[in-house]
Formats: sequence, C-alpha cells, structure tokens
Amino acid sequence: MSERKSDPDRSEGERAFFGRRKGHKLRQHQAELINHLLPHLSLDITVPRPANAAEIFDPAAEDLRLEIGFGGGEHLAAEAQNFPTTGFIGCEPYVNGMAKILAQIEAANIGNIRLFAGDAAELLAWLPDASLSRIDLIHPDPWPKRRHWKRRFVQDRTIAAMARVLKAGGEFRFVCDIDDYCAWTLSHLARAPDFQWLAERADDFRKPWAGYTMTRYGRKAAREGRKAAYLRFRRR
Ligand SMILES: C[S@@+](CC[C@H](N)C(=O)[O-])C[C@H]1O[C@@H](n2cnc3c(N)ncnc32)[C@H](O)[C@@H]1O
Repeated sequence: MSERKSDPDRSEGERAFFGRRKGHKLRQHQAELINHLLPHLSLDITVPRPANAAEIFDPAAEDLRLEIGFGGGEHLAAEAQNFPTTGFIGCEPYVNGMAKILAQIEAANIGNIRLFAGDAAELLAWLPDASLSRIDLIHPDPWPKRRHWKRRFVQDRTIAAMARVLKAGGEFRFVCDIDDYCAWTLSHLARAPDFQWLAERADDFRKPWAGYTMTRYGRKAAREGRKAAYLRFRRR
C-alpha cells in the first residue's frame, strides 16, 4: 500500500490524491484484462469533454450514473445489469479493483460500463454540466485521524463539483459505517445550497434503499459490528 506524503504547503484547493493504486500482484488473466480490455472501456480525460456525455456510450445511454471508488465492483456490476439502458461510469484508482470489475464485465458481457482508473475529482472536473442522474460513494476511505480529514473525498469543493455535474433532481448517495464521517458528510451537505437531504425518518438512512447490493466493505463493517448509514441527497 503506497501513500503520498501529505504536503503542508498544499492548499485545500490543490487536493492531492491519497490512496493505494496497486496491491496484490495481478494474475495473468487479470493483467491481460488490464492491458487489452481496459483501454477499450477507459475514459480519456485528456481530450476535451464531450458536448453530450450520453454519447460516451454507443448507443447513447438514456441516463448516466457514476460510482466513485467501486472497490471490488460488486455494486457497480449489479447496477449496470439491473439498468441496462443506463450508462455507468466507474472510477477506481486501485488496479486490483479495476481487474475485478473487468473480470465481471467479461464474464457477464456487460456493455454499459466505462471506467476511469484515477482520482474521481479529476473525472468530475472533466464531465459536462448537468450530465449525471446519480453519483454513488460507497464506503469511502474514512481517514479517521483529524489531521487526515482533509483527505476525505467529501469536501466543499468536491460537493460543488458534484453539484455541477448532477442534473436537477439527480442524487448523490453516500454509504458509510464510520459515524464521524457520516456526521461530517451531513454537515458539509447541510451547508451546500444545491443539495437537500432526503431522509424523513430514521429508517430512511439506517436501512439500504431497495435493490442495494452489499459491498465487500459493507460486509466487513457488518462482521465487525458497525452499522452503516445510507444517505441520499437530491440536487435541487
Ligand atoms: C474503503 S474502499 C471501498 C470500496 C467499495 N466501494 C466497497 O464498498 O467495498 C474505498 C475505495 O475508494 C477508492 N478511492 C479512494 N480515493 C478515491 C478517489 N479520489 N477517486 C476514486 N476512488 C477513490 C479506493 O481506491 C478504494 O478502493
């Protein structure tokens, strides 16, 4: 696991990417998928952003969604299969996670996923205004120590970036089993004028929404006795 050293001189606006990019050595077939399948499915954010993001997919997707930090890809693969006319963008810098989603795409012949193997903040900056109907952030890296809170994905500037790319009525969905990060996210979103928290009663955030696919980190939290919160925010 590699981690960039934090730079005390770096301003909040110049967020560094923190996290692992590579773990276990890839098996031969996984390496082949990274070398031969990933290039066909990868978004190239060095080219100008498309005028119509739905045309990232062929045929053009009816709707576009993004999952940030999909890990093993269980949730992303399930959603893509459940909503075949929706285009899904999966963002994950961890190469072993990328290999896992590629294996699922190959095995189930999933045609409506595109991938970005980097920092979701860079991908958000590239996407056109009002192009997505939903963004999922499921069990993000919690960065529990106070001095690392600035590394959490949810920050005022990433909230503003998500507001820009979400359509009015679109949703940001956040799942987390670390109480402090849930409170952090609620307080950051509460001061964001573009978002409205959708919970009306406790069950709205204590229980997963209908059709939710549990992830590896969700199962780990449950095994270790931590209850996750399922937060939904609507883009005004
Ligand atoms: C705790 S894991 C959770 C994985 C998966 N969502 C799950 O629930 O099992 C967090 C994931 O977010 C990814 N990640 C961290 N920072 C990210 C960023 N800036 N952009 C995209 N993904 C990121 C990490 O590589 C890691 O795979």
